[in-house]
Amino acid sequence: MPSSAGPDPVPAANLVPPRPPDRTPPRLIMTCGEPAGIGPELAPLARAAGEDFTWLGDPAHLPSGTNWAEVAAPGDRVPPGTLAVLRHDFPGPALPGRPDPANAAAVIDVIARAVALAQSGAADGIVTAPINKLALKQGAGFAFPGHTEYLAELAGGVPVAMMLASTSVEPPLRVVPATIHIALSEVPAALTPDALEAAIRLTDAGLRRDFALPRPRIAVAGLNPHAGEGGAMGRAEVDWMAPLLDRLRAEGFDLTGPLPADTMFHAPARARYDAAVCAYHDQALIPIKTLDFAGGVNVTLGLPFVRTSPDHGTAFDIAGQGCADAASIIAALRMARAMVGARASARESATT
Ligand SMILES: NC(=O)C1=CN([C@@H]2O[C@H](COP(=O)(O)OP(=O)(O)OC[C@H]3O[C@@H](n4cnc5c(N)ncnc54)[C@H](O)[C@@H]3O)[C@@H](O)[C@H]2O)C=CC1
Ligand SMILES: NCC(=O)COP(=O)(O)O
Repeated sequence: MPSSAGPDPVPAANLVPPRPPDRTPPRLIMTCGEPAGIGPELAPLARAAGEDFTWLGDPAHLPSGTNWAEVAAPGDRVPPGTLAVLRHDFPGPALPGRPDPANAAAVIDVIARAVALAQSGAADGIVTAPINKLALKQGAGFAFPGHTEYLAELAGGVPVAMMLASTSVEPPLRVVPATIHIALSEVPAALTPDALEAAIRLTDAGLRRDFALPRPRIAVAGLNPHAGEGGAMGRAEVDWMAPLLDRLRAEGFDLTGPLPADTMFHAPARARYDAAVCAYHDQALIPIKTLDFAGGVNVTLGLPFVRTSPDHGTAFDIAGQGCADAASIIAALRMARAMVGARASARESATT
């Protein structure tokens, strides 16, 4: 339940949640993602930058010259500068930019294996490298539009939301699309009061649990231009969005909106909220990828385990060329580590 209303504290440094300094390092798994994309080359780059994680994939897909060592379990130690690899053999090689349908099932298996390790307690969180949804659908009949929905299924059908969070702009931006991977023409029907309410509740709970924000301020975007202009440009805002937000405010949620989406992402506007719940994918993702493509992190809210991911995709156009930027996956590792710390702190507080 949200806390009662009161003066809005503006969190000083809320880019990532705080992590107590004296813990055992969280055991993070990085899944290989689509081997024909940039995933396999990001892992050694992140390791060279000092990140501590276990890579789950086929070592034959790593760039030649990668210094790696096989481990038996997530978190097993390896020498400094060495990539810890939990081996998962694939049937085929990685051909940059050309996904092999024969590898599709193994890409999916790697995600499921990482989740099983997290759910068994053998790992503290997972960081997923990008997948190509079409390649998985064509190669293995993957029935999910992305990790988000697949992870929710693996976790037992829990309700989830996709958040993208900046790490290198101030004020920060966190966005949650209330509808995700569907055609734009399907959005007005899919954006129901129940869907928007679920996204708001998951966002509020996620900011508390994973970002250690005790009284989250959430801005809600309208669906239509100018948030409907009082009904002149669409009626969703007046007919049901505003009444829904009023009802949730009465429960204690700190909400603003429905707001015109075109004017809610500039810096002074961002300073007024901790996360923006948006009507559809591009309304949410265009601002964050424009403001912080290098530092953006994709977080799945609502899962029983921590999952983050870079904000970018498989980047087939540059795969294998040695020019991929690892900043976003490094930010994803750091955010996952901080989220593990935030959850551990909350558990400790609850038991003391
Ligand atoms: N979490 C995931 O698994 C995600 C998967 N995807 C998938 O990725 C595939 C490709 O999607 P696109 O829309 O083309 O987006 P993309 O992010 O793969 O590429 C967009 C542009 O950004 C560049 N780029 C991306 N990441 C980069 C990096 N780390 N360093 C340097 N340049 C980088 C690419 O070269 C390309 O020019 C699609 O199949 C999509 O579904 C997209 C986003 C997330
Ligand atoms: N556009 C964001 C995206 O595709 C990420 O999807 P997911 O694989 O994390 O569900």
